[in-house]
Amino acid sequence: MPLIFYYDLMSQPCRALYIFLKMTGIPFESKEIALRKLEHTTDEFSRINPFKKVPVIGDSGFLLTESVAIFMYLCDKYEKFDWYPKEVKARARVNEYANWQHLNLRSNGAMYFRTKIITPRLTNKPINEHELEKWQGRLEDSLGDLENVWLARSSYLGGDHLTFADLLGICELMQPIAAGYNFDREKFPRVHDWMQRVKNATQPYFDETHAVPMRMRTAILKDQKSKL
Ligand SMILES: N[C@@H](CCC(=O)N[C@@H](CS)C(=O)NCC(=O)O)C(=O)O
Repeated sequence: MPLIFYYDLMSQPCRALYIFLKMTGIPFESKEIALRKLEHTTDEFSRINPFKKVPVIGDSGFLLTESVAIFMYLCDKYEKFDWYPKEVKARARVNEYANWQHLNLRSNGAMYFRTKIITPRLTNKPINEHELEKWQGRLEDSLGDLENVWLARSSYLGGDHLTFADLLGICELMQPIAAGYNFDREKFPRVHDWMQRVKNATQPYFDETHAVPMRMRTAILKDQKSKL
């Protein structure tokens, strides 16, 4: 029975897992759960994830939520130790980044996206520019940490080679970029170079996975230009 993967490609951790599944060739059955259509709020999906969130995997009836736990499970089960090293200290570096990012790059990038895209649509009110500025500042604090801590220490987020920490990181960073955030390569040169390395190493899946978010970015930038 193939692995079942419940996802929406507008979700950052879902994109990270999707790229990983494609890169590793682990066979899976796709179950798209459209967040915009509130498919995650149905009774049927609540039985799959009581928290009503994606991603989720189902492995012969074993349901697992939480992207980091899913990565760990799949890497162990399918012995993908290049993505999640077996050696304890190397593994601890990947765990360290995965734990750090929730309340830093993820929450700040996601709040930038929410303030700019989701809240105005839900409330039919204009973007709260003061809030947006606040989340942009916090996002840039997290980018500063990537630049001056994580990527100053090693060339990838979880060590000296690509691991699932990099997939989590780059997919989170693409969320504010999808919302029109202009990443400044002069200010964050290590982050820029790391992004290029991760993108190049994960093609064609990186671009395939980010097609919808990048179309969103193009539409937002066009709209911003027309209002100038
Ligand atoms: N900590 C969870 C977060 C999952 C999560 O927040 N998923 C979002 C999409 S990125 C979701 O399903 N949101 C729907 C909702 O909260 O209504 C993980 O890493 O898997």
